[in-house]
Amino acid sequence: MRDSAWIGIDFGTSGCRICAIDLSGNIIAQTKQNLPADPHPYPSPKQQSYYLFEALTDLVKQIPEFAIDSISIDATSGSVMLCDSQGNPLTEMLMYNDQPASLASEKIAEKAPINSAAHSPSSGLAKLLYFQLTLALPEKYYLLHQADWLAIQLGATPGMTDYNNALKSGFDVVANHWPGWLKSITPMSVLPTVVAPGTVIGKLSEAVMLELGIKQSVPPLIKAGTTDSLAAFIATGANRVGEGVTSLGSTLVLKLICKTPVFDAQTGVYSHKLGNRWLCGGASNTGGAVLRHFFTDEQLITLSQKIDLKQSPPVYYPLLKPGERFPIADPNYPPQMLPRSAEDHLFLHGLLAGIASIEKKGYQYLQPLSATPLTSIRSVGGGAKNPVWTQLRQSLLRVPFESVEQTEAAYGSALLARDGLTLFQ
Ligand SMILES: Nc1ncnc2c1ncn2[C@@H]1O[C@H](COP(=O)(O)OP(=O)(O)O)[C@@H](O)[C@H]1O
Ligand SMILES: O=C(CO)[C@H](O)[C@H](O)COP(=O)(O)O
Repeated sequence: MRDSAWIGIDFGTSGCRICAIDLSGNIIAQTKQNLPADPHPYPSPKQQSYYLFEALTDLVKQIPEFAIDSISIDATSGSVMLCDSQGNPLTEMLMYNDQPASLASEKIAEKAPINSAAHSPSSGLAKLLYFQLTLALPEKYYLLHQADWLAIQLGATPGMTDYNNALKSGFDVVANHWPGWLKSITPMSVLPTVVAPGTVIGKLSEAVMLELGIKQSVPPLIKAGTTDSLAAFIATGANRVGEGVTSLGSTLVLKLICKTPVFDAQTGVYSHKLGNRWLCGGASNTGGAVLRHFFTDEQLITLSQKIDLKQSPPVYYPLLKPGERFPIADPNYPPQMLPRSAEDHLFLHGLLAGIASIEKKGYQYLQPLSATPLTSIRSVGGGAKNPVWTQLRQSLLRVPFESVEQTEAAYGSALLARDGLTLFQ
């Protein structure tokens, strides 16, 4: 009999990464498909499906001696689209940092409880209302989060999502239902059924198995996934109240394990649930995407080495366009990256210090709000590999930094495929 493998798929801003693990949690295969870099538009739903299949086919080829037990997908949070009753796309995917329409946010402001995670003009709910306000839609249509769309491509039952992806679409994760106030702004029939991450939501279809070259009699199960930053959180192994995880991916995302959920629309703070743990946090629009706009990954390494941490860096608020979500929630918040230093490494120093200051401010807001002192930080995402930045952040944040063995969201999703939320019970 073949050994079992569990597959985690991370569909992020910059690429689709996949990893397969064995029963002991060892990585037995991994692959990556880069997405076209900014300023290209983010791939359409159909193109995303193409990249997913390319990467998955490559991964499957690497593990012919294993039987795939289950697959779980994480994707960017707050990125949504609509599909028809057959699962065909009716819209493009609006991404997490799109702020489509003030009219939609005004409707939410009128009806939603003051601290709902759906208040942001970039929330999934704001995008749903925007589609409804601007498009002629058929009688039956459905809201999909990015992870839902990708799971359906593999054979998952349409009309299901996980409670992490549902949060920014208005799902009440504390009461565990779609709240009644939503009825006054959207037909409830367009909203998916919500399950816990790790719940079985389907199995790979025969056609998909054929296309991917998977040869086994029992089809792999598809398990509900989560958001990209939560998958990275799961990968780190953080599990105790007070432990924080900073995601330095395309965006800066903070999570702090706390005792009770907190929501604060003013500062863009919301809480996710994982089993019986609560994680308060927020997602900024700053992050690695700003660095990548100015520098290649190779330049980031060489320029970082030239930074003198004893020097005072220029003071910046790095954003690619106006609009911030956390720790200031302001759709018009301006970027501040001027004057640009004459030398690139000085400019980079200012950008790295600017992002680190936003991280510091973020944790400063999260701790009193959740009544939880931050005891340690684990860092994940592309920026976590930069030792100069780590040193800069350590001297600013002044809490112990825990080293992390696994920093990839795809690994967290593979754990979700294997264990569900048992780690958090
Ligand atoms: N040496 C580095 N220093 C700082 N940031 C880096 C470095 N290398 C890559 N990055 C940043 O990491 C980001 C990609 O991280 P990743 O976790 O793959 O993002 P995502 O999952 O959001 O696509 C890029 O935006 C890039 O700017
Ligand atoms: O910037 C983002 C890219 O996906 C998301 O908003 C980020 O993942 C944070 O969202 P969540 O806390 O719901 O995971």
